[in-house]
Amino acid sequence: MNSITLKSRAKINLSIDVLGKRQDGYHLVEMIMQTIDLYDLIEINEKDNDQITIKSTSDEIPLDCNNLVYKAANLIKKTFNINKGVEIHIKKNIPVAAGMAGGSSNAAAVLVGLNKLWNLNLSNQQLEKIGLKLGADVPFCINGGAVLASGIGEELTPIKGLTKDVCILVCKPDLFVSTKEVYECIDSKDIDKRPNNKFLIECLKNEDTRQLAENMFNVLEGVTMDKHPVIQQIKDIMTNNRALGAMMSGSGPTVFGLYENREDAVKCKAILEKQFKQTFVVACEEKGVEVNG
Ligand SMILES: C[C@](O)(CO)[C@H](O)COP(=O)(O)OP(=O)(O)OC[C@H]1O[C@@H](n2ccc(N)nc2=O)[C@H](O)[C@@H]1O
Ligand SMILES: Nc1ncnc2c1ncn2[C@@H]1O[C@H](COP(=O)(O)OP(=O)(O)OP(=O)(O)O)[C@@H](O)[C@H]1O
Repeated sequence: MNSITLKSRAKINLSIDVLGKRQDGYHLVEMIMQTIDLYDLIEINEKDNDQITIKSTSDEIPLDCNNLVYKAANLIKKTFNINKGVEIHIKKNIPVAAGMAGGSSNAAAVLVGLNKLWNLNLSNQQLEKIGLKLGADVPFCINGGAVLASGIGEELTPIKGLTKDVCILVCKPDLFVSTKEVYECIDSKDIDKRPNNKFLIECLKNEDTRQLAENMFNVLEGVTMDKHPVIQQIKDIMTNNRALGAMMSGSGPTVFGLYENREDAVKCKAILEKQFKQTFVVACEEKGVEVNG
């Protein structure tokens, strides 16, 4: 039987700016995204019937047609008239509803996986176009790496990312945040501070992690933090424990800190872990989705 296993990697946002709103409610953004080495494993097994079925190690995600991997497989089947079925197994490591594009990267992995499994010969550009129908973060997740994303997140310009030696401490508090609600709230908020993406891209180019960390900014952070002060507490713990800077990723609630020194990151992880189970020390990565093995 035909099968394929892929790594489906998470992302962090090193900046998010919101510039406007489209008629359909989606917001125009300008943000720096970076793939990190925290991944789910997506195993796709072809079946002899026409069904899509999902299994997962996580009890936090739907296993029916609401799962983004179901939507991704169904979209490929419908678009290319394929009468085959698949069973998809999701080994979850990425915190769910975290602001780290866990679901989006799983969907991206299914698009890449089925493209190979069913010999569709679609280019990455074609996969990104299909991916956009599933969510704004999906096109980025296909290639990953480091990009400046504009439009609603689908216009991707590759940039130099973080260096491999930067340690990224990721901490997800145990609370639920709705991306839709966060974007809705930003409409009624005066944005009085914005990231300087040009400057941040220069910092990345010059490998000046200190300047980058001190100038990272996410306009969505204030919205989520107003409702969940624990985000500020985690940021404080990181910066009081030698992080060069700390910020919320995406619409939250995950907070990450950048460290020059791995020992410092590991020490801070030990402090945070007492309160927040989902805490990881990771590095950046160049590939979003990758065939495993
Ligand atoms: C916050 C980020 O994670 C930053 O990378 C993304 O912008 C969110 O991307 P995503 O979760 O893939 O977003 P989608 O699943 O497409 O949309 C979820 C909801 O977020 C809102 N949304 C999302 C992206 C965007 N540019 N503007 C929006 O207003 C929409 O109301 C939408 O109903
Ligand atoms: N394969 C999947 N993995 C994770 N969540 C999924 C998946 N399919 C559907 N979902 C649902 O999508 C919602 C958002 O989860 P996800 O982990 O993608 O959020 P996120 O990290 O905030 O994404 P983003 O950063 O793109 O906004 C959850 O409520 C979850 O139940």
